[in-house]
This record gives sequence, structure tokens and C-alpha cells, in this order.
Amino acid sequence: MTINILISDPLSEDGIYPLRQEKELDLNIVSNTGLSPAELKGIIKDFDVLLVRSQTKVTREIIEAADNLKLIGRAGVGVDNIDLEAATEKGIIVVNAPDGNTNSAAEHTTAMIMALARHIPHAHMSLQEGRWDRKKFVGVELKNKTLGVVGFGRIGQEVAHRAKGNRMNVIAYDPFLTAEKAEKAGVAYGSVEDVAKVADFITVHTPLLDSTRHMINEDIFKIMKDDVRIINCARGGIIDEDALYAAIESGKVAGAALDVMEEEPFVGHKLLDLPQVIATPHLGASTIEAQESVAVDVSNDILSYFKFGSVLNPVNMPSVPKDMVAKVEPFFDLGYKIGNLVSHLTDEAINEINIYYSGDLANFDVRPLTNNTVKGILTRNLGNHVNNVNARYLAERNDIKVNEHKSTRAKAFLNSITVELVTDHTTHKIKGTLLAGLGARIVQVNDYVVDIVPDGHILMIRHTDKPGAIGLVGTLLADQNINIATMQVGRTSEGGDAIMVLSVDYAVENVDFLKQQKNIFDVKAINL
Ligand SMILES: NC(=O)c1ccc[n+]([C@@H]2O[C@H](COP(=O)([O-])OP(=O)(O)OC[C@H]3O[C@@H](n4cnc5c(N)ncnc54)[C@H](O)[C@@H]3O)[C@@H](O)[C@H]2O)c1
Ligand SMILES: O=C(O)CC[C@@H](O)C(=O)O
Repeated sequence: MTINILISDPLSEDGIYPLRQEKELDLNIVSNTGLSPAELKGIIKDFDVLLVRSQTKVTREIIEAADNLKLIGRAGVGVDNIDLEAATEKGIIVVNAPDGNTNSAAEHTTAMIMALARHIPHAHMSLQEGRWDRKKFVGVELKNKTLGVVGFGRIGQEVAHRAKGNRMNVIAYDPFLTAEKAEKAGVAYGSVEDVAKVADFITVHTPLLDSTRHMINEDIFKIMKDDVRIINCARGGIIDEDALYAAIESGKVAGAALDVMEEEPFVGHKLLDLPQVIATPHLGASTIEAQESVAVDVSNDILSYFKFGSVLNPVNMPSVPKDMVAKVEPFFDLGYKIGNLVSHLTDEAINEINIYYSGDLANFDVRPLTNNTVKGILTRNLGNHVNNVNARYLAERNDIKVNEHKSTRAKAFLNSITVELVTDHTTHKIKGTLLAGLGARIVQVNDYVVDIVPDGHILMIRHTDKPGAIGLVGTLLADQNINIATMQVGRTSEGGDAIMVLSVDYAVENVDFLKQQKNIFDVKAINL
């Protein structure tokens, strides 16, 4: 099968080398940059993979038209140009390259802090314009000044590290910053207000989220020190641009260095008219090294996805280390099949899915396995558009709670997975295991102990344990020319409820001839 990859933003050619030299997969790589949204929407259905930087806006409209898209790769950190909810709903995995441009973005921020402190861009322009103006461009030192870092993640920490090299004091705010982590990094910490009150320079390094939009606003500017300098090399929108403009005009803010703004490109923005502002056109990650590194990272994740079904940097799936995924991968098929089988035991709406992992399995991160098991359950009613990316999301959207339970005690088996479905009136469960050398087995269906190979075409017949019941089913199937390959019978007590599980050679389309029998109260035909 050919995998069609569309690259819609300029990417480092060296960075996509892993894709270009791939031999095992048949890749068709199309580079088409500068497409309008309408043009992208028109062609996206032909692609399995979309590879972008920050220019392409991957909106819900584009995603809805992307009928074959399996993966969106973002060569960079911020995924605010991708509608993640729409991608998840459609089962499209989004991967990014979170580490590849950290150093470049931190270096750019440091350069902006220095350029701002010493008026380097304006001094250079003035020279170019033929002036030798030394009085106008008197700057400030960084030494002994306080840098406020809002967002102490990868880039924020690197910027703090460099600021300390410039003998600055650093105070940081991040909801995940603990006293221990701050002490280790050699920085003070406090709330965003604490940072605002004491910092001479404030740099923001958060993602743009609902909670961070305009977090640096009029109220925060008011409590800042006079002559504070503001830097944004993260995302436009974290700082309220109107409030920044007013704070500069009022003389509260001495200067601002901006790599990003709410609307990009931001040529002609009113902030650029202020002499206190210096700006770059979103260049934080624009180095040869960073561009190569992020493109290599997403290229490798594309290959890993199509070869092994796992990725290193998922944005809309649990991020589970590769060695951990490898430990639970042998159980994927079993989980899916148990899920699919148990879904046929009830026609009622499911309220809750309980998945019990026992034995060795309990020691591992089983989230990818849970996704696959939930996929097996939901596929019965939701069909093929359920996949590992959207299974949990679709369960949630249908008000189904998914609970994982783990126990290292496995009783008779080294490992087992039990899937239980809870509806308003019933609870159904199926247990399965992987037997060394023998493969997958279903070992329990509700209270019946069984031994079934979960494969092919299966008939699950619930009946009353009466003499002749088994013979009758055999005869009825023979009348329909349906050959039985294997048969298992389980019962709770003599003469009580019983179950027959048969594997047959062909899919049975209509089971009414079995359902009409007096002692048979349920029949399900399942194709695994
Ligand atoms: N200008 C560029 O070219 C460029 C390059 C790379 C990254 N970026 C941007 O820089 C930003 C940071 O990237 P990163 O790799 O450091 O990300 P990161 O995920 O490592 O760090 C972000 C940090 O922000 C923190 N945070 C979240 N909400 C917060 C809040 N309300 N207040 C304070 N902190 C909050 C998080 O806890 C996290 O520690 C992102 O927006 C990214 O898109 C820009
Ligand atoms: O693609 C770029 O150059 C910008 C990347 C940067 O904004 C990021 O979030 O990684």
C-alpha cells in the first residue's frame, strides 16, 4: 500500500531524509507549500499523512474533509494551529517534536533580552541611516536584574539557565513548579503576581491555552515594576496586545521584544510603530539545527507509526515509552477480541467498562492496551471509524466510563484480561489469557468456564441445559450446511443456564433458525 504524505509548510530537506531513504514502506512524498485553506481542503482526502510547521492551519473543516488521513505531524512544539479535538474525533493521531527546537527558542529569547536591553536593532538601523547617535541608545545591564519566567517548561528552564549565566536573578511561575524543582534550578518561585511585582524583565514560555490567553493583561501590567521589559517568544495571545500597547504608551513598560503575535504574519501591527518595541517574524525555531532536528523527529514518528503502530511523541494519545508498549503489544489482539466478544453479550446501552489486568500485565502501563480493548467493544456499534486514538474519546462522548483495574495476583494464569460491561440491568464479562506456545484463549464467559480460541466465525448460544440440546444445534447447523470446527459447552449447574460456543467455517448471516428453538434464549454470530 502506498502511503501518501503531504508536506504543506517548508521543512528541512535534511530533516525529512529518514522518509526519503525509506525502503520498507512505499512512501509518496508530495511537497506543496503555500496552499490556501480551500486548496488544502480540496486535496487532503488523497493523503494519509499531513506534515506541517506553524503556518498551515489544520482546522476542523480541513480535518473533516481528510477521509484518509491517519497522522498529522507537527515539526515543532506548539499544536495550536491544529484542531486537536477534531483530529481525535476522527481518529487521527497528532505527533509533534517537543524537544528539537528548545535550544534554538531559548537562544533566540536570550538574544531578544539582550537586544532589548541594549537597543541593538534600533542602533543598527540608525547607523544604516547615516547617524552616529551614542546618547540615544544607552541601555541597561542584565547583571543583578531579576528575570521573571512565566511557564517553566523546557524553554523556560533553558532561558533561566542562560540568564543565570548573565548573573541575573530568576523568579519563575508554573503550575507544576515545586519548591524542590525551583531549588534544584536555582530560581525563586511564586505566583504570576509575585513574578510581576519583582521582575525587571518578564519572559513568557507557556503554550497558548484558554487558561493562558491574555494572562499578561492590564491588571498584571498595573502591578509590575516601572520600566519593566517584556519578552514573548512563545505564542501570540499570552500577552494582551492592547494592554501592552497602553502600558508602553503610559511609560510603565520600557520595552518589549516580540517574536510572536496573535495574528501572524504581523506586518503593519500597531506595536511595531512604537520605538520601544523590537520584533522578529516568528524566528524562535528558525535555525538549521532546530529545523533539521524537528523534521527528523516527526519523520521517525511517521515511520514508527506505519511500521510498528506506535509513536514517540503523540499529542492526542497517552505517551507511553516504546519499551513499555512492546511489553503489552502481544496482548493487543487478545484485548480487542475480548472487547468485541463481550460487546455481543448485551444489546443494552453500556454505562461502564471495567478492564481487569491480572498477573504480569499489572506491572505495565496498559493504557494503549485499554484503548485497543475499548476499540474492540465500540466497534460492534460504531463500526470501523473507531481506532486507538479516538476509542476512549468516543466512549466518553457516549457517557461510558472506562476503568482500569490491576492486580498482580493472577490465580490460574500468568496473566489475564477480564472485560466487564455494566448496563442498567446486567453485567457481562469475558476473561482471556495468552498461553505460552498456544496463543490466545477465552477462559471464562460470564460464570461459565470455557476454553475457546478467539478466532474466525463464532456462534455463542445461551440455552437451558437439557439432554439433546447439543445434538439439536448440531443438526440444525448441518441442515443449513454449516460445518462446526470446534465446540465448547459450559454450564452453571445441571439443568440450569448453559452456553455453547462454536467456531464454524463460514460467517452465519441469519441465526433466527436457532433462536426459534424452545430451549435456546440467545444466539450471537460474531466474526473476529
Ligand atoms: N517562537 C518560536 O518559534 C517557538 C519555538 C518553540 C516553542 N515555542 C513555544 O514556546 C512555548 C513553550 O514551549 P516549551 O517547549 O517550553 O513547552 P513546555 O510544554 O515544555 O512548557 C510549557 C510550560 O508552560 C506551563 N504552563 C501551562 N499553563 C501555564 C500557566 N497558566 N501559567 C504558567 N505556566 C503554565 C506548563 O506547565 C509547562 O511547564 C510554547 O508555546 C511553544 O509553542 C515557540
Ligand atoms: O515552525 C516554526 O518555525 C515555529 C515553531 C514554534 O513556534 C513551535 O511551537 O515549535
